[in-house]
Amino acid sequence: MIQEDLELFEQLEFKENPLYEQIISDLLEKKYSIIDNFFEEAEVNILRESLLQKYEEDNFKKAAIGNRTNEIIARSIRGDFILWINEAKAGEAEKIYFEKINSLVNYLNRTCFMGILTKEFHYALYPEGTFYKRHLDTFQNDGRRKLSMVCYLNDEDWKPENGGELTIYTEDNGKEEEINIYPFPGRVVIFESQELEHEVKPVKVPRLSITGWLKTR
Ligand SMILES: O=C(O)CCC(=O)C(=O)O
Ligand SMILES: [Fe+2]
Repeated sequence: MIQEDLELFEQLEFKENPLYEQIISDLLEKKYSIIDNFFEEAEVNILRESLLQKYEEDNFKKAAIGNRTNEIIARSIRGDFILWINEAKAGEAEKIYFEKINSLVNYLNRTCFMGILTKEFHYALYPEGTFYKRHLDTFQNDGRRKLSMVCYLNDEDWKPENGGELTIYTEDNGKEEEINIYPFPGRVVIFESQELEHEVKPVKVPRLSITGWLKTR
């Protein structure tokens, strides 16, 4: 199909998506959205296996916090291990992930003129006893980060006692409020990267996720 036909086809094709509409209205209203079962159990299982296999193959690195910080300081801020995911080299598991993400990104760009041009994602594993202190995702010095997205890959019996809540700090009439979000499997949290400070509370058992950013140019 030539480009013009393709565009016309896409316009005709457009269908309102209630889930994506909910995400958009959440973001407008409170700057974050929590979506349970964004990924189905079977999808989460495939992604978890892929993460664990790569972790066991020793492909993960200690996450850093910018360039010149030393190891000890970094460890007192965040203790997770990460592996960046290259979409162009995505395996079967990661293809499942990107298919859903791209569908959402296309919808956001089409309906909200968000202008998301690039994305970056990494697997993350927080070993027992680790955390990520309160921060803004732009402290990575990346002003192009527009939306942060976290997808949890823990297994079905993740319990609140395991800790590892994502705490988002919001403001309600000038008063700070804490939103505590448990990393249940298949759950996705999306929030405004430039606006909301957040932290990961200490975990008592390894905590698995994919974290990423949707970026403007
Ligand atoms: O894993 C989470 O819930 C959040 C992770 C996070 O804040 C980050 O990687 O910047
Ligand atoms: Fe963060």
